[in-house]
Amino acid sequence: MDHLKAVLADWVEESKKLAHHGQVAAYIPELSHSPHEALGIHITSIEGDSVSAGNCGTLFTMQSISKVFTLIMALMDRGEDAVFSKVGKEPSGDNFNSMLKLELVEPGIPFNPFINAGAIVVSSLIAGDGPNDKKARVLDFFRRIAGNDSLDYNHAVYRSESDTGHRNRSLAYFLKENGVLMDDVEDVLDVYFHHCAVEVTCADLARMAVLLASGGVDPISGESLIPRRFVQIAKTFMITCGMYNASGEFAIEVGLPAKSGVSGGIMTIVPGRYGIGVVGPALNRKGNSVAGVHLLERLSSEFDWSIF
Ligand SMILES: NC(=O)CC[C@H](N)C(=O)O
Repeated sequence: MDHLKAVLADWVEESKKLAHHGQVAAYIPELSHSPHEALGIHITSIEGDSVSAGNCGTLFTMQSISKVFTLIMALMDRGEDAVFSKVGKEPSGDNFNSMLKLELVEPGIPFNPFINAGAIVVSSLIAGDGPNDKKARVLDFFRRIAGNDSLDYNHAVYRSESDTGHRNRSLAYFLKENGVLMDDVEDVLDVYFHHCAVEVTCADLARMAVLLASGGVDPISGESLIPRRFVQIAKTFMITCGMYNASGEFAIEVGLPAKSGVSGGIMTIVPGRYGIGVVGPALNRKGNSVAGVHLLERLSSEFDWSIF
């Protein structure tokens, strides 16, 4: 990783300058306190080496990045047929919180598991005896794949989103009305808002990502934590829908499976080589970290990481 160590700190400083072009998400009030100028990155190789630079100690909530792993949990709990009878496999081309196509396009199931409507349905498919059991299972799974027993929910961010998440609430009621969501709406949202509020550092994201880069086998313990097929499904959605409706552009400019979140996190992988966690809370208009995307574009083009 010496080639990365040689440049990473300088490149982070250069990309950081772009943060002022973006804005921190404020629709979840608690996120508006995020450090606007911060940019951090942590890269973990499949051999277990690490390099990091910038504000990599910044704590942030996973937000939409968590949707990768709740999808994997639902697939492991229920199987492919059950999951994909309730959520589609196609990019929507709309904003992550859009409800437009739920009514416009038959059969009224969300286009994919990464837009909010799809992720809310996925939350309802996680096995468990009520929301408390499901939340405990989510935390347990996330701790296992991050190799970090102290991962936890950020209760202030959870509460802030739960108090103000009227749009997600309306999406959920719409899905209930359509017969896509069977459980109690508030119970499902309790699980959804909580998994969005799991707090991590870039190092945690990189560790979770390296598991995907290695096809589901923990490269450190050698233990298979996720079936290869489900890793393949998750990576495919990361390419087609992971950066919201900027996924096509990201695929051209960076060419790696990735998932972003409104807290400014990006989790990406170089298949078979690296897991990468980035945080840069200032977002562009499509909801992705301005400085983070810039840094990944540079890394990918300089080191020829694109899978295409
Ligand atoms: N894009 C995101 O990260 C969205 C997740 C956020 N919790 C929401 O539902 O709005």
